[in-house]
Amino acid sequence: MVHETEGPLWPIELSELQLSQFARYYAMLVDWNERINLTGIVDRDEVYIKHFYDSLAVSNLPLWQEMVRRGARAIDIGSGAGFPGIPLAIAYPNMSFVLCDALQKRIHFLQAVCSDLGLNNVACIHGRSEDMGRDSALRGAFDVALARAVARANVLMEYMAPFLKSGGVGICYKGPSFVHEEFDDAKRAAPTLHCRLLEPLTYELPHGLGSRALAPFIQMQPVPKAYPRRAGIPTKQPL
Ligand SMILES: C[S@@+](CC[C@H](N)C(=O)[O-])C[C@H]1O[C@@H](n2cnc3c(N)ncnc32)[C@H](O)[C@@H]1O
Repeated sequence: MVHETEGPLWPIELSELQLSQFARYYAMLVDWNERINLTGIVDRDEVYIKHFYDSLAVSNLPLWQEMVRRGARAIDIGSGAGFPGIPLAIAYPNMSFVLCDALQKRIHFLQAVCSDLGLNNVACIHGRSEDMGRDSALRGAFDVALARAVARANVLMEYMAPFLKSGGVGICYKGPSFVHEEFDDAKRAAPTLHCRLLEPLTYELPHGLGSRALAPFIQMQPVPKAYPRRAGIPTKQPL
């Protein structure tokens, strides 16, 4: 049976190969979820919309389309079960992705998914973003930094900004309360990290499954050496 979510609901056009990669990813997610905690959502249509569709929602941002044209290098911080990194790596095979997470078992899952789906444009790294953001091989090495459901925006920006090149783009995936509850905090953190916040984009998930927001920022120049602060400090003392 062809589910509606395989057809008209995708934010971008996908090939048969890409649709089969999403189907396999769903099967692995549900299977591994019985042994390790990956997601609270297992219903097929809900996973397709709340995880897959939502991960691909950046496709509507002109900034993202420019990154796709350039074959940009992206990092997904706190990727967990692979959102948004895996759906984007499936949809945009000309871009390359680093997925990072503080939990080793989630990195094992992500490596198994990449191997099974034949995603050779993805590397999965175990670690905390505050430590990785000080690694000279990763600092200032990315055109795009992404993060979904990891921390409040002012904390996230401290995680994300150190990975970006000057002119690079950070995109925080947020809930509908972002504009009222987090935007002012993000605005306060931005100058310290040399970021410029752009207008957030709010959007609706299909089938009335909720509203979401994307909060983009531009990295105007390299982040000062003092950031990111030691692991745990950004959450305890947010900028
Ligand atoms: C709520 S889950 C969200 C996962 C995924 N991004 C999503 O949208 O479903 C948050 C993930 O971020 C990871 N995480 C939290 N803080 C982190 C940090 N400082 N560095 C790396 N990973 C972190 C956690 O281990 C967890 O897997």
